Amino acid sequence: MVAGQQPPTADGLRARLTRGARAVQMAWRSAPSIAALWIAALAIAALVPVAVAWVGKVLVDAILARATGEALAWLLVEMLLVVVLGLAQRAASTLRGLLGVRLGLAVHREILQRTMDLELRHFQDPEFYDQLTRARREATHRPLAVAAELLGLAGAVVTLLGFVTLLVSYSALAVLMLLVAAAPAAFAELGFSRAAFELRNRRASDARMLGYLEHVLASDEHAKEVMTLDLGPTLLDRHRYLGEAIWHEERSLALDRLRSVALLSQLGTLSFYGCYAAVTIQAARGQLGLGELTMYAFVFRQGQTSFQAILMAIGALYEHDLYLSNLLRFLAIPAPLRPAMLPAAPERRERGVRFENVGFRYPDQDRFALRHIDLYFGPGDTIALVGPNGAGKSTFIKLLAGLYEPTEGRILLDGHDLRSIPRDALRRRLAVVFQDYNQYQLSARENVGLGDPAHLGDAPRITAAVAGAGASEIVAALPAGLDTRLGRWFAGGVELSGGQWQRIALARAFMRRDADVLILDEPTAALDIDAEAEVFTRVRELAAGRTVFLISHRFANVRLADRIVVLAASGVVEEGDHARLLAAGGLYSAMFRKQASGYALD
Ligand SMILES: Nc1ncnc2c1ncn2[C@@H]1O[C@H](COP(=O)(O)OP(=O)(O)OP(=O)(O)O)[C@@H](O)[C@H]1O
Repeated sequence: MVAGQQPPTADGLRARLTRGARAVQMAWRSAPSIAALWIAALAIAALVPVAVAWVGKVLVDAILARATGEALAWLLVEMLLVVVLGLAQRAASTLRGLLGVRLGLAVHREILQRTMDLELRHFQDPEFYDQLTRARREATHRPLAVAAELLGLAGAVVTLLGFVTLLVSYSALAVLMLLVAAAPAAFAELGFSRAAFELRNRRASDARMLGYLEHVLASDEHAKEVMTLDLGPTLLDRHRYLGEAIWHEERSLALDRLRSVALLSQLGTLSFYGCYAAVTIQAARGQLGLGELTMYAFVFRQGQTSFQAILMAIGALYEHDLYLSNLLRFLAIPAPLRPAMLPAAPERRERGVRFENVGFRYPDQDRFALRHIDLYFGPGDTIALVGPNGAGKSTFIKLLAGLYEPTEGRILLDGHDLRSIPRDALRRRLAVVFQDYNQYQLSARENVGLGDPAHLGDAPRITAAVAGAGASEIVAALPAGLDTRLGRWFAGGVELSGGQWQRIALARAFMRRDADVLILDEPTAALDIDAEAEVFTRVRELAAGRTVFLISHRFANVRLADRIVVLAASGVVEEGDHARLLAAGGLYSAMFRKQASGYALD
């Protein structure tokens, strides 16, 4: 489990208020002037109804005193108040919408910023991935919803307090009764909000599976296999089964909630109308003036509305707050501690790459994917890593690229522990093409230029990288050359073949001219034989003076390497150049001869 993750807990009121304050603060920071106007509009909308109630009373009093001019003046005041109320409510809703857009963008940026600090292992931890997905899904509306509900709640409480102040002069007992009658519905609302949150948390991985099934069924990357294997009905059945299970649970909770809260909130209504009845009786007996009766009648009716608003706001706030706690917990995951940030003294006076008794176990795995690796590679060496599937070749590359840290031992680059090299400095020294390289749905220029974002606008460098990877012809054939969008996700995009994409990925690696270590994980798997030979000649030219690590299952390439490291069962079983390994008659020679005889038979 990733540090900082805990299951949802029943937080105290204080923690909740702190989170509420954090949400308001986030909203404020994302757009201070909009937030200030919004709060002002909400305050006006909260106070005006109390003023209207009081104006209603003085208006009736003026009518009873037959003071026509005064009565009309109060009527005008009331009309103005109502106009102000309408404007304030409309402005609040518009401002809320605008603030939502700003806040959503700000929170997404914060999440993505946090994501950049994380390590590859975080993305391969299913719980973490769930949390990230949820945080992203909730970023747009939860903080705003919490801020809005909190301020809405504060507004409704202010209105209700205003009404209570007007009522207390009538009867403190009536006020107490009203509050007591409101309590059961409020507590029920809280309980159901929590149950709803727990249900969704419990169902989070089912919901993720639904999303995954939708992705498999409706994405271009899966379409071919889904069609040829006719997976549609099977996967759709699974989608239906999971969807129905979620629906049944959601529905029964919503119905329970409706039944209980709707019933209990009638207690509040009853008590309101009880008080209203008492006021009516007193007015009928002449113990209350008509002005007071008008005011109380208004207060009772409006008070009921405010009370319902508070009840709903409490429920909504509680629920939004629980989701917000997910988001804040994600944002609070501590950045991994790296010795890299510590000052690093040179540990060996040597150039090149050294593996010192390196062992690595993937998180939550018992088995070592690599162990007891002791190797030194000098600058300018071309090293081929070979071995059967699962031998640990890609793991070796991921460790070298600093994507994982060794569980045992250490890796040194020019005598410095990789962990002591700041990440950005390390990245600048490495150029990597992964087996599963990315195909960016962006222009060809960006697809190449992203290899070194600092030189994204450097046209000559991009053209040179394209030429270096032998991709000039591919680019020339595109309708708008380098400015053609690649991929089919967006209108006007041009799809490339696997081999063409691979050349673009290679060009991306060639953008890093300053990198002194070039890592190629099966870079030519999608290329035809001629193209592959050509790419290798280029790599050797371009790699002059750099250390090149190459993973390949094709021995025609492997044999050209200065050094060949044979991995099997998590360790190095042989190493040397082609001639030596062939003569040794071990695993390498067996693999080479098998492949060579395959070609011979052709
Ligand atoms: N993310 C991961 N989490 C857990 N185990 C992993 C992970 N990636 C790889 N492994 C395991 O580590 C071992 C080495 O895998 P690796 O991908 O390094 O092999 P490889 O030699 O590159 O294989 P191939 O030739 O098939 O690409 C395998 O047993 C694999 O199951």
